[in-house]
Amino acid sequence: MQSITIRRPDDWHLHLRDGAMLEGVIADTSRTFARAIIMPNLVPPVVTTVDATAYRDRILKALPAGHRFQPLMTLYLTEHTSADDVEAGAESGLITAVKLYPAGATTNSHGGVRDMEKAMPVLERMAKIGLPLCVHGEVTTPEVDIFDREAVFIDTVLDPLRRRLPELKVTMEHVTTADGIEYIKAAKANLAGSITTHHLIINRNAILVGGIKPHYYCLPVAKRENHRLALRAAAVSGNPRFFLGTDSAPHVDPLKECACGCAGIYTSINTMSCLAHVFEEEGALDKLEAFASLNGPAWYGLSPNEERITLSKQADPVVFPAKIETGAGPVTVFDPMFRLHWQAAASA
Ligand SMILES: NC(=O)N[C@@H](CC(=O)O)C(=O)O
Ligand SMILES: [Zn+2]
Ligand SMILES: [Zn+2]
Repeated sequence: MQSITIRRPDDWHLHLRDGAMLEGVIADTSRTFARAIIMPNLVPPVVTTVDATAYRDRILKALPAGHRFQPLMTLYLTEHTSADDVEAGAESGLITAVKLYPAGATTNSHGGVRDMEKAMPVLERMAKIGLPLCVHGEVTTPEVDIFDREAVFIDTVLDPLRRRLPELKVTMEHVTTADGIEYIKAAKANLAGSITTHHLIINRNAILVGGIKPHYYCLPVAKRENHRLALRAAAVSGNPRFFLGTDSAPHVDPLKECACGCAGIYTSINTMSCLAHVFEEEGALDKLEAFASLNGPAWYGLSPNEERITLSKQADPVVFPAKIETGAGPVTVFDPMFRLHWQAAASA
């Protein structure tokens, strides 16, 4: 039987939500991952260090007995965020990053930033203290085609910001385009990118061919095949600037399967099986540890995990549930549309 052992992975972009949904999904992450950067787009969002402390406590309370998992908290950047509060959160070790959502770009982002000028004092402070900015990199200008929103964001928002504040450390999250990959590779310093599991597997056909498939709809929306191939090449390259951020984003099925369905794909439960499949397909199983367990901590200035997990290839398919049941309702699990044979387990 083929198997590989790697350091326990981390998830550098995760939505855990709150309440019954949090309770229903957290074990799917904490079973496998040691740490995750927790997205702050709750309703209302996690804006202050007081909010983040309370949210971290709720996450730790929801953790199943015996699971070891460290939530790495973020603050949701608004035009009214206090630089002093951000700095205090960073100093105390509570805050790992601040998250920029352009207003209206994605789920629960209406309180995000409209005018970057208003965010400059906080961004300047972050540059000074070395706190990373995590970015949902899409413009929201109605004239810009939804498939071009990431590329236009790079040219009109991200690049001007990085020229103005070259010391600011920026994580371009859930990169979905060849343009994003090239931009990250070309940067001299202070720029890295996370890549989701699903964007390595689906292109936009998954959403639109043969009927509309809401469970493949997420933001940034999956692009053409050439972009998926560019993401794959980056993920398996070993380049330390690219690492895993699943962007696992649970929504209950009724909110996905309706006339205006929510964006988000739930992959926490089968991510490592999917990734092992992808890396094997690319002949790059030896690069999986860099992508899932080494590059992320290095970027965020943390040590890699000491524990190990083993991924073993089973003769029979490894079956995941089509849906998980949570107290908030059922959540459909990402279907990669191929059989999975890799199983993840903690190493003795
Ligand atoms: N990725 C998504 O499609 N949805 C995320 C928000 C986000 O990460 O943009 C969510 O919170 O549901
Ligand atoms: Zn996002
Ligand atoms: Zn997300």
